[in-house]
Amino acid sequence: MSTVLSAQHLNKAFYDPEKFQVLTDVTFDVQKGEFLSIVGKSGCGKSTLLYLLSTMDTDYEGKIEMADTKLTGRSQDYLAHFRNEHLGFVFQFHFLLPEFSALQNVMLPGLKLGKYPEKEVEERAMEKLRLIGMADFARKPANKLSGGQQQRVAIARALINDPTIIMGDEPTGNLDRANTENVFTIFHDLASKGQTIIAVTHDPDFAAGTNRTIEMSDGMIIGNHENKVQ
Ligand SMILES: Nc1ncnc2c1ncn2[C@@H]1O[C@H](COP(=O)(O)OP(=O)(O)OP(=O)(O)O)[C@@H](O)[C@H]1O
Repeated sequence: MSTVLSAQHLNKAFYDPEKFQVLTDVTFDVQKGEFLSIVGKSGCGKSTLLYLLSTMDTDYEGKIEMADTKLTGRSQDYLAHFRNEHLGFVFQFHFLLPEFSALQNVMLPGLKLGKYPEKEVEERAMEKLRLIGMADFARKPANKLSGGQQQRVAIARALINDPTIIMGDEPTGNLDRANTENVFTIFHDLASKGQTIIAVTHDPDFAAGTNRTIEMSDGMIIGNHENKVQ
């Protein structure tokens, strides 16, 4: 096993205007190929933590390392490039460009990274759509797809640059049970092939199916346990 993410003593406060401590001494590692869930009551700091790990918020104390790279204290340009290369995001709402086809949406972060020529990005995008069972819908505009199909396209988009880690904030929060199970199965299969996934979720069934669950309360980790049933 190799560690792909290390969060060390993360502390984060908001000033609103009084100081409000939202994360306190959060420390944990994530191994390659782990499917990790983060759970806890509303307002306990899950999204704030994920936002720090996503490198979008640099205003915190502590240290974050991912993919053998120290990320704390880096410039915004450095972090933007790191995100494109190493991280894929799946949110509760998919944020696809509605008029663009599924294929075009999946291609966008690949074109932005600029590592491969357009033709190759297209081939890679088709491969990702095939992987999540959406190849037949590649040419359809995103706004003509169902909610569940759109979320699968969002997962293919997150995969386009072969990210070190996929981060999901309530990735099934807007889906019915059948589509939730479908997205869960895609994540589970990806993790079994070595993809690392971190997902914040309110869904206890979803969390119970992941490899490991971190439980938070009042900005602190109060539980960190392996899940037996896979
Ligand atoms: N920009 C901000 N300014 C001030 N307080 C904030 C800000 N963002 C979040 N908070 C506060 O920080 C706390 C943690 O919020 P966060 O969104 O991380 O919780 P969460 O566990 O993800 O909640 P939920 O499950 O409802 O999404 C909350 O009390 C919230 O009100």
